[in-house]
Amino acid sequence: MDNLTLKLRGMSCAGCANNVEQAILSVPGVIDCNVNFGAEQASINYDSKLTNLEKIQAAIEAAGYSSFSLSEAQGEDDTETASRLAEQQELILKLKTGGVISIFLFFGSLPMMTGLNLPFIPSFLHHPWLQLVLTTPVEFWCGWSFFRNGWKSLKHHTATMDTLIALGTGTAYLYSLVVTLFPGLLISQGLEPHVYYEVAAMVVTLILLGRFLESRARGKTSEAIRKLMGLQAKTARVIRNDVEMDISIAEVRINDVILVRPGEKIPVDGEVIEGASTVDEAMVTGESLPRKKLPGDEVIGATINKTGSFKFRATRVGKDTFLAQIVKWVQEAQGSKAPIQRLADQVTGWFVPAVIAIAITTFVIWFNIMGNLTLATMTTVGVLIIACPCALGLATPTSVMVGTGIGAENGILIKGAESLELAHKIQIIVLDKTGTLTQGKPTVTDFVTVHGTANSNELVLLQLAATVERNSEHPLAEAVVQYAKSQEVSLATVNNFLAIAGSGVQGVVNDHLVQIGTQRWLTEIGINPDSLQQYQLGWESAGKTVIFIAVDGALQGIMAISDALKPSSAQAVKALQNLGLEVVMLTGDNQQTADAIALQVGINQVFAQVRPDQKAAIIQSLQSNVETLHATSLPNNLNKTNRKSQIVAMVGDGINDAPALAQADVGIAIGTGTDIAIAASDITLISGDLQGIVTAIQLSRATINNIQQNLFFAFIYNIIGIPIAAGILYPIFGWLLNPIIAGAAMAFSSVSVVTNALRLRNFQPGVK
Ligand SMILES: Nc1ncnc2c1ncn2[C@@H]1O[C@H](COP(=O)(O)OP(=O)(O)OP(=O)(O)O)[C@@H](O)[C@H]1O
Ligand SMILES: [Cu+]
Ligand SMILES: [Mg+2]
Repeated sequence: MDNLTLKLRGMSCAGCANNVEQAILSVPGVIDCNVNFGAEQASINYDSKLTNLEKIQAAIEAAGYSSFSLSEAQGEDDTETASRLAEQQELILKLKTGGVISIFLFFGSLPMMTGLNLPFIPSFLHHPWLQLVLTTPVEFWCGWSFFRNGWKSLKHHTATMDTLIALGTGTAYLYSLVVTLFPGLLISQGLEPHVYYEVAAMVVTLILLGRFLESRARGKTSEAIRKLMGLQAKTARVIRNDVEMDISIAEVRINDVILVRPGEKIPVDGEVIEGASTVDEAMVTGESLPRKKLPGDEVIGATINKTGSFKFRATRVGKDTFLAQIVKWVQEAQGSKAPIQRLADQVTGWFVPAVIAIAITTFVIWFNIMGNLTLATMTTVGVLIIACPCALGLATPTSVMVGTGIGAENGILIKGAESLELAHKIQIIVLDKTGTLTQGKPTVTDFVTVHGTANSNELVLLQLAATVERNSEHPLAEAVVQYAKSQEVSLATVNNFLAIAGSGVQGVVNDHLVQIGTQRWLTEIGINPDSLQQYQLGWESAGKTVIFIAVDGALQGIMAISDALKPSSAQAVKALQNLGLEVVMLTGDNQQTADAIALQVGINQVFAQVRPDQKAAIIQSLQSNVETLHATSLPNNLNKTNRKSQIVAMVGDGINDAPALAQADVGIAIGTGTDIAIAASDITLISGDLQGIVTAIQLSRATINNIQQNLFFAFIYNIIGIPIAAGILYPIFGWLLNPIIAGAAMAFSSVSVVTNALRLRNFQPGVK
């Protein structure tokens, strides 16, 4: 199955989005598709054996819309903005024309509308033939897109809001035309031959105005992407065949050698090969202190080189760079559909046909009861126009776009609207210890052997241990290797290396079998680990991880490794608890060590000695709240009874956390952790600062609030407007909704929704 994201053009409302979705789904081989009106994007799952990009694009084209692939859209950013600008320019011209003409028509019809005698208005202005001449260009030039799109969807047996506007204004125009040509028809019925050209012209103009304001405001919702892309360097100085040249970064190839001078932005991702410098990586790590870079170190595109100059070899370019990846994620997230939107989608699906039905009923009732063709026509036009569901289609996607964008600006990558929506419902948050609560840069603090300390035995054992650990990617292994280096111990070679996840590692060095790992594991394989207990217990209660080293089946030494807490951990745990969440720690480490760390950060529910394959199971049991399988924790651990399914978030960084991240309702990965954890997660905290979780939850709350306000704004216009337009108040108060007011309400409902969504940009992390 392949996945594809397309940018779309030509949609004017959520009804169009439905049409595009249907068109794509009708292509054989398309498995699943999701069209987002707010982001103007379609994400498609398809079987590449049965179909391809061209076929899908052709189907979209046939439905009357255009599309291009996302990478193309990114590359051709300039031409895209140019075409958008031209579109806007045309809209402005139409708006001005419609506006000026509408003013004349408005004054012309004022005496009739108000029933007053207004002598300052020249009488020729309400001459029907002049009004006809003025209205025709507005209706058919300014409003052409409504007819064109309405017709297109009619051909596909669907209806969109363009259909409603075309029908509404078309009816007003046609009615007036008939009256102009054959006034006798009405007079013979005892009715006055009034024309309603101003309704047609003003509604078209108002809706164009609404669209213009809406598109301008919508441009601001994707500001985050533009900011991110703006971080990128424009050019790179590459050295090809000993010649230095400045080229655009789009032309940089993998393995190009690139020179970076002090103060410059690093253009792409790569590895330093010559020179030394410090680099400000705040964008990636959130750490404001510049990092030292030496040959062999990795550098990341868009970070800023500070002091020295260096050469590096490009390893990732174009759409593979770290920054491009982030941009892609944010774009995809902005285009994804929040579950709350399904409601709006379902409503819009049957809305337009329902409105047409209501309009027809209105006409029939008025015509039959009152026998008044004029009244019947104008109420029908009012219903058609007020009922446009366009604001409904904008309510969710605009907030989601702003929300995910704000997240990205704060170093929180939210991969989909669904996680953004779920985050505010989190009840239990599970934190991994190593690398999540702690910095994940452990160091060896103590080391004893069964022969005591400070003797040659110690260095021999250290050599054996470090030799084995060099083959492990575990952070603890790294600590052992570093310690050996600091003691100037040289490493030997290892055979039959084996890592047992969650337990330890083993290998053969100089014909000795070396096994390093947890106390439990050594016990399991028949080695007594207890001879150094007097050291072990003290270290563990200080929160240090103790690892056991056995050679040829007998314990030879133990080592204490300490991993400092992140400075923000305790504060973040407290903030999460203040938000009403249950905070739980989950670790593969020993119980005593885990308890000591938990105490330091203020967590009182701990699952320790959890093997990697059990982490997901624990998340699952927390979700369904079955009494937890492993009673390895403190007394008050999760024994509240009768809790229903809980929304559980998991925060982790390691490969061993990936299944748990995937199992959790919301998986949150630490950006400085492993790629596998990031891939398995729904939210990534780029800098690894746990305060980001608090921000993410607050952002989720703010976004959901905003969406609810939007849905209210969108619904209220339609719910109140339709019955009034249908004339429900006429028998009581004599009130009718003038179709022009309906047009204005319609236009401003979308504007108010988008404006409200933009208010989210004022979101401040940490402020409740
Ligand atoms: N390469 C290794 N060298 C020594 N001990 C190891 C190694 N790998 C795992 N262990 C032992 O197994 C234990 C569990 O490891 P695991 O990777 O599951 O969790 P962790 O990294 O300690 O903690 P967390 O689950 O919080 O990330 C470690 O605490 C350590 O004692
Ligand atoms: Cu509309
Ligand atoms: Mg870990």
